[in-house]
Amino acid sequence: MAARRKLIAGNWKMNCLRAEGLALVGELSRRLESAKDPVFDMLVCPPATLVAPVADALKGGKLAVGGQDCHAKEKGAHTGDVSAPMLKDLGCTAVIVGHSERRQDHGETDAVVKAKATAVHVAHMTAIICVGETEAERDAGKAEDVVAGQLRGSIPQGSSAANTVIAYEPVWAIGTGRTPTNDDIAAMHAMIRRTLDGLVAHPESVRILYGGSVKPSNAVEIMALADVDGALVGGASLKADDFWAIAESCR
Ligand SMILES: O=C(CO)COP(=O)(O)O
Repeated sequence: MAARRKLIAGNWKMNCLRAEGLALVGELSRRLESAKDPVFDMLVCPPATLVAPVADALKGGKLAVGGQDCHAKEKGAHTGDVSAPMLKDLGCTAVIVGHSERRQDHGETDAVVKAKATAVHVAHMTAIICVGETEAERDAGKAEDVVAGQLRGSIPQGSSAANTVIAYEPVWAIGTGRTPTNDDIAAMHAMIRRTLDGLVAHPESVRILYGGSVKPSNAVEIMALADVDGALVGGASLKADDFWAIAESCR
């Protein structure tokens, strides 16, 4: 099996003013720079307002910066939106697309997510494409079908490990303190990898992250599961100690 380096990504969502965000990345980057041969890559995705100061503070270092969303178009009359080239211009190397909060709050369909992922690829960044079922869909036994459908609808042509990461985030596990069983996470990640066959080049080398209530107390067991190649962390990514502890759970 291809060796996949773990990725620990923090999605700050709509949190942090400048001082708080800069203090957080200052602490994380200090730890990352002094870590001896870390076995993980680390990425923070601040709100759009903080991408520039955070990217400036981290320039030339190991801690990477990403966006939480972008518009599918390169530029134009789209008040309030931010384009992929704009994020690239600030120093981003990745952009989260299709997060369930975007799908829910902004009605983003698979087609919209695919267009955004394409824009991220065109701007020479990595698209972190999010998928995940709702609680009702899981209860109805449709979780795998829903996620497979989202993958088929959201992954653009030309995707590979070089420009694409998949994040499996069950909607009902986000911010709730609840997580699927380890068996359920492993089964879903295996299904995702099978489904990637035909959608991406070399599916065995694409990283598949788990997201949804990842914390220091559950990270060791989740990160050890087959086909789990890292985490997309919300709440716990806002505390340097917790986010670092999650990263250190990678083996
Ligand atoms: O949505 C998430 C990351 O994108 C997960 O959020 P929590 O870690 O707060 O559950």
